[in-house]
Amino acid sequence: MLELRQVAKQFAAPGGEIVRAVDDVTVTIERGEIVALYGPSGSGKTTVLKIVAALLRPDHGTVHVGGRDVAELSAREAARYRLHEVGFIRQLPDFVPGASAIDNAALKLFDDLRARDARRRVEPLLARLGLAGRLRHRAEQLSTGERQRVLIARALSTDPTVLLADEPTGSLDSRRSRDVLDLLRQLSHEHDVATLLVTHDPQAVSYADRALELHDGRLRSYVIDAPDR
Ligand SMILES: Nc1ncnc2c1ncn2[C@@H]1O[C@H](COP(=O)(O)OP(=O)(O)OP(=O)(O)O)[C@@H](O)[C@H]1O
Repeated sequence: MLELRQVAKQFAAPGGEIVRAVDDVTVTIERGEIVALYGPSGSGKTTVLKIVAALLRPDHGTVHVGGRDVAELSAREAARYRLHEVGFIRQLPDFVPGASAIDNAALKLFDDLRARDARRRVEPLLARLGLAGRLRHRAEQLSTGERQRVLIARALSTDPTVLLADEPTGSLDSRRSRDVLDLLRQLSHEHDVATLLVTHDPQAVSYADRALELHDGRLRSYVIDAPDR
């Protein structure tokens, strides 16, 4: 379970002005649940993800994952937490160029497992994502949608508690977006992971169990019934 309580983060803008990027955000996401976080550019969505990933420390509030407050972790503990308990699907530059699809998917496992075992672990996930025939392909030999699916496999490879997805369909056309969102939804439920899906895209919102709208760092509304896909 992921629980944010009264989380706040502000930044000093270059002109000296204070930006309240995240302001008093409280939300609970159960395991197996997908929550979409949507809102205009600059509303604080990415800042929330970075706080959950312990890449940023909030100025105020708590972020409980599996019973401990990740806002209190040391830098070393935060790195372990990100490796083992967080799956973070970011934009496509996260792909290691020149490395195969299977090695890109297994990247987080190479620290703890032998390469062969790491690859064996992610192979079924890649197959589940429709990539069984693409394991040895390098980035430049894969389509954009295929690369995005490899990043989903990497994010789930450690069986994380929390899955964070930052605009996972940002560079895909609408048919490929639907394919990726469908798989993300199925796998989030199968892996029993608490998923936070950040998006501008109304189609992506419709794949969530619940949607939250962020405006100027504040949660504005809860949309309980996501619109039809
Ligand atoms: N390191 C920083 N220093 C100063 N201001 C920042 C910093 N990071 C974010 N901000 C500001 O905080 C606000 C929220 O930024 P954030 O990236 O969380 O928005 P977002 O909703 O993810 O936007 P987008 O949809 O465009 O990615 C913005 O006004 C941004 O300019």
